Amino acid sequence: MSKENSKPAAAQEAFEKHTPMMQQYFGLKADHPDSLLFYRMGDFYEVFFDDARQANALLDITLTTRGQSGGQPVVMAGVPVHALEAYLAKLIKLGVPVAIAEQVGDVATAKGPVERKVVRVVTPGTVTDTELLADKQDSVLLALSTQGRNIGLAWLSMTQGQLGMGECSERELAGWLTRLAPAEVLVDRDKVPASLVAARVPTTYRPSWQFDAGLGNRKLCEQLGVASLAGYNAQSLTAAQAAGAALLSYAEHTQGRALAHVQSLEVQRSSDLLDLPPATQRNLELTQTLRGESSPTLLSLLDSCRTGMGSRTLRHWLLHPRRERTEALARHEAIESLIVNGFEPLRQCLRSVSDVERITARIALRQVRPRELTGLRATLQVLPELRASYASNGALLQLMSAGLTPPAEIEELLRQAIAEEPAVLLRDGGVIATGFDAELDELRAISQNCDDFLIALETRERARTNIPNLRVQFNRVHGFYIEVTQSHADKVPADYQRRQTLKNAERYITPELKAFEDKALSAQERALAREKLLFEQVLDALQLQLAPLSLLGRSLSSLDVLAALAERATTLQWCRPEFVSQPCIEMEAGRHPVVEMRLQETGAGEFMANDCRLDARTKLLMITGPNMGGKSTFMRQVALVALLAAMGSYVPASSCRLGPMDAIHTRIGAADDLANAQSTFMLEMTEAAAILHSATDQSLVLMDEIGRGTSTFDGLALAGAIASHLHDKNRAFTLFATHYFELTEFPVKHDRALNMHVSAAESGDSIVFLHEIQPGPASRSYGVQVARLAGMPAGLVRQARATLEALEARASESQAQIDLFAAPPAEVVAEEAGPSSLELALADIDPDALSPKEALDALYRLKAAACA
Ligand SMILES: Nc1ncnc2c1ncn2[C@@H]1O[C@H](COP(=O)(O)OP(=O)(O)OP(=O)(O)O)[C@@H](O)[C@H]1O
Repeated sequence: MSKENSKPAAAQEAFEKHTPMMQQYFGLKADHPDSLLFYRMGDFYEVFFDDARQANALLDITLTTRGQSGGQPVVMAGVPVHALEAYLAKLIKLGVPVAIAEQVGDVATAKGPVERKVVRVVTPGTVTDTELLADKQDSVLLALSTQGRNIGLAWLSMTQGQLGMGECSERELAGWLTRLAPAEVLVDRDKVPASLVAARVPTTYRPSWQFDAGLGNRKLCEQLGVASLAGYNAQSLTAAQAAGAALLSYAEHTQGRALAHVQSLEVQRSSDLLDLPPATQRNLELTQTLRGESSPTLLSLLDSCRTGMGSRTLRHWLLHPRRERTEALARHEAIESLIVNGFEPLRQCLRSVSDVERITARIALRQVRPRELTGLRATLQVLPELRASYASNGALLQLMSAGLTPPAEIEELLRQAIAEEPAVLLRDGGVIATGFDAELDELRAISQNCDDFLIALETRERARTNIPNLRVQFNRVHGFYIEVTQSHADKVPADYQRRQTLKNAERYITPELKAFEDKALSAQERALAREKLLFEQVLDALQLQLAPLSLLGRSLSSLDVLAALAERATTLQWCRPEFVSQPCIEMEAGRHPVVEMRLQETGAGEFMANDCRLDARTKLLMITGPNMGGKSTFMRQVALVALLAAMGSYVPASSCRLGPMDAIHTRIGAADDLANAQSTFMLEMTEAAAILHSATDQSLVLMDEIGRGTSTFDGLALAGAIASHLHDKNRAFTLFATHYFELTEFPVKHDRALNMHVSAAESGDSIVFLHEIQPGPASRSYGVQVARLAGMPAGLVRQARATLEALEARASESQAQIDLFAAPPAEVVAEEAGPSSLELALADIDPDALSPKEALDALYRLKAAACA
């Protein structure tokens, strides 16, 4: 049933009252109700009615009304075609999707409005235009499907042609959202997970029926060209398949075509990755500072990549480190051999490499621009030199060999077909190389010979008419003409026909010039049409090479990252970490790379390197010391070193040994999350609770000043209980920084805990921070001295010091002997009473030494003891 037929009669009648063009507009708009519809009219894209009002508000473009349609004035606004990209960029940033309707029919032959079609829909997650994409960041489209407690995820990086799938619980979703950082999320309006609302990502609602597992399975198999998803280990992920259905339908819908370049799928399981919850990513300032800036961060420090695709891959490696360490080990190996064999020639070659990943996607979507193809050609031409630059590097050769030798036909085709320096846009002509197509060359020769003909004609006519300043010229509106000034008007021959009168001159045409004009103009038009056709043929040929091109993009970006990491390791003097199987986090002379760099840049002094030694016998460091002493910096640097090693990089230390690790949890600082209506303390406790629920004996936990968001006693009591839980139950590797001196008693009762402190030296009334981590508890906290350093008024400092002394005196008088770390009373009683008779009897039994009869007797005895 057509759309018009499905309308109620009244609406149908109202519809028919519109002009034919408006009818066409409404037909297109009905298919894209949620997008701004840009409707092509000559040199403008026009938006109408409510879309126009919205565009007026968002883009600050002028509203006009023109004529009437359906009894209503037509409200409209327009943007010039050449400025489309700038407006799109603005709208995409605001999260507003745009449907672009082009004229696809022939203007000359159309009866009524020329046929128009929505050729693509540009949305934040599906944009592929190079100008609209951040160079160093992927634009990821994510679909979510909730099935019971399970959330299925399917995502697509349109420009990388890479599909991903995974499943998680509602609790884990926030972590996935931070890691994937989607530009747009598709979700069923009736099943919106709570953490999605909190994440505030542009969300697009899709109908429920699109989230269908069976449909998803079929579509995914079709897309990947396989009979089943078993090869990807994705056959049981039905929730993710349901998300996949919505994802692929939407992606195809926006591009207006199938996605030929999407040929690979990666299944991610939370359990495969080193868990980096959102708080960890934020607190460690991996890709954003706490203020939301992109520098200085760990990523900005690491990123010396030569290409945009290298930078994107680096970000991916940083945020997706694997627990299983084979891949990271291979990267360490490759970096080492790059350092030994030299990486500069390789990095030099990488300078001439274009964004092959994005160009490949744009070839597949047939949106590629001529100059992107010359970029690809230049890249292909530099490959032999690039391969030679690491020919002696065995480790790298093994890692890279296949991807960097794409079929020679691609380069050959681009060399033959595309001009040396083609025009920016195909419609301007001059894109196809001379010599590629005989017909095109002939058509071009006709229009290029124009100049000779015109000069000859001008000379001839001047001689014939005796008009010395007669000129033969061309303009777009009037075509070719002969211009004669008024002063010579009397000499104009009879065969000149007047074309146009100007103030001081007349313009004429002759039959000879008219015949030439027809030939030249039609040759130019035909040449342009021929170029378009040939360009399409080049694209057809390139469609067959999408797989090797994608592989080339991936290999080049990995190579770029490895070379960048080798450069960083050398420049910043990092070392290769060692992975071991026994539990430990050990580093000598570890540094916080970003703080170290800041100190260097500002000339604020040397960074003090510090060791860290955690193993099965020492799992918790209770770190005390003055404010500003360097506690947070130390804890963060341990986490950063562990993360860098896990992603495959060298690390800022002089040596480093790491056992297996499954997560890095952090509870650092506290910023009010007013937007989510959580107080500082509530947020602190929520984050701590999440850590206590999930940390294992292979996790690294950083706890910075937990408990400070509430009253001293509450805070101290909670901090003690949390430390005990981490030590006794989670048994996680824990760095616990605190200002509660009472907690320096903790190691006395906890055998896997040690006191450490950051050193400071007092000089008179002042304090000097040494930033050195030393064994043992701090002697005091120096809060008042730090306040003095911060420029507090002297009188205030004196008053605080006096109050402090009085408080300390009172505290030591009435020091109550409270055990901060005692287990809850019921257990205490049980523990104090010693083992029960039942436990003693059980302890006496050695099951391996008992006959079946003796075992039965023992069971009766135990039962009797239990009932006694
Ligand atoms: N190892 C170090 N070497 C040199 N400077 C350091 C070192 N560690 C920290 N600093 C400097 O000291 C500043 C404060 O460090 P940090 O925030 O780690 O202190 P803190 O002990 O956690 O303080 P607070 O208890 O107030 O949170 C850092 O910004 C840095 O400039």
